[in-house]
Amino acid sequence: MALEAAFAKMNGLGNAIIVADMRGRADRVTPAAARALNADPDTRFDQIMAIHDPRVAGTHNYIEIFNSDGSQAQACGNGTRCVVQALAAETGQKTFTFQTVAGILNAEEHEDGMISVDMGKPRFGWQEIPLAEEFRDTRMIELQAGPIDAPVLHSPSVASMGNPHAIFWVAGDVNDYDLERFGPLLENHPVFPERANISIARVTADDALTLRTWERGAGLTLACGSAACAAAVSAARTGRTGRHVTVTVPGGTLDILWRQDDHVIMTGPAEWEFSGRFDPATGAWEREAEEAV
Ligand SMILES: N[C@@H](CCC[C@H](N)C(=O)O)C(=O)O
Repeated sequence: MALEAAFAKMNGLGNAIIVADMRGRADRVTPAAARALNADPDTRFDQIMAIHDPRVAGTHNYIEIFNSDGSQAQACGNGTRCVVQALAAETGQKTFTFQTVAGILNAEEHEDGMISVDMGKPRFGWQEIPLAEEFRDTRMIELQAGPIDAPVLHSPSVASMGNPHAIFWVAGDVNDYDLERFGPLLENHPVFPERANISIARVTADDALTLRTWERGAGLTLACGSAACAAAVSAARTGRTGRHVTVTVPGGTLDILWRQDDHVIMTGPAEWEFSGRFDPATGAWEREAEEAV
């Protein structure tokens, strides 16, 4: 067993994250290793953030993101905050530039420990999300779940934050909806050729939303940072809120600002749980002995 790579089990508002240190290595975390780590209750996760050596000048690292089903994701807001906290603790550095498959991300750890990530610009074109067919107006598309004549969820806003999101607006409590039942059906709906993250959102004030998310490739989560960003820009775009909102998710709250230059800035916490070493090929792992204090 080659337990060569270090990892930290962390979370961002309860979104379970494994930060895997793949720096100085040519191999990658395999989908089989991701699924094996997720199958163990101690290392169960929503996303793995694999930190690699930089591939382009001007960036600190290349980050590869895996969902718990072994599939790859283009963006993960909560996971990016965890990466920042881990690297800031190691290096003392406060600002970072990362490359992901979705592009370049800038992030910063503040004095109070909160972390801001520039999640980039949202995309609203149907081919960019992507959708399987043309929808000229993605502020509200024709899609529903539940009985055909009395849909439970319908007419979502759709957006890409690098990854695909659908936001279903509801007037009542977001907890009253059976997201465990409707989430997988909508995630895999033919209108989403690359599947989608599915959220239920309620506007509670001009600057506040509550949100629950069924994540593509990971299922029900306590928090999804990119979904909070997608919901915030969709709320502003449809006139439901202003451009600066607090998004309350089951794990806590995120501050989301859609700046005038079109960039979306997400701010929130990250938390370390424990560290260990693992085999990126198989997912075999062991916990690192913690020093007595
Ligand atoms: N938890 C993440 C988003 C995870 C990615 C998603 N499941 C996908 O496949 O797009 C976040 O905090 O943004």
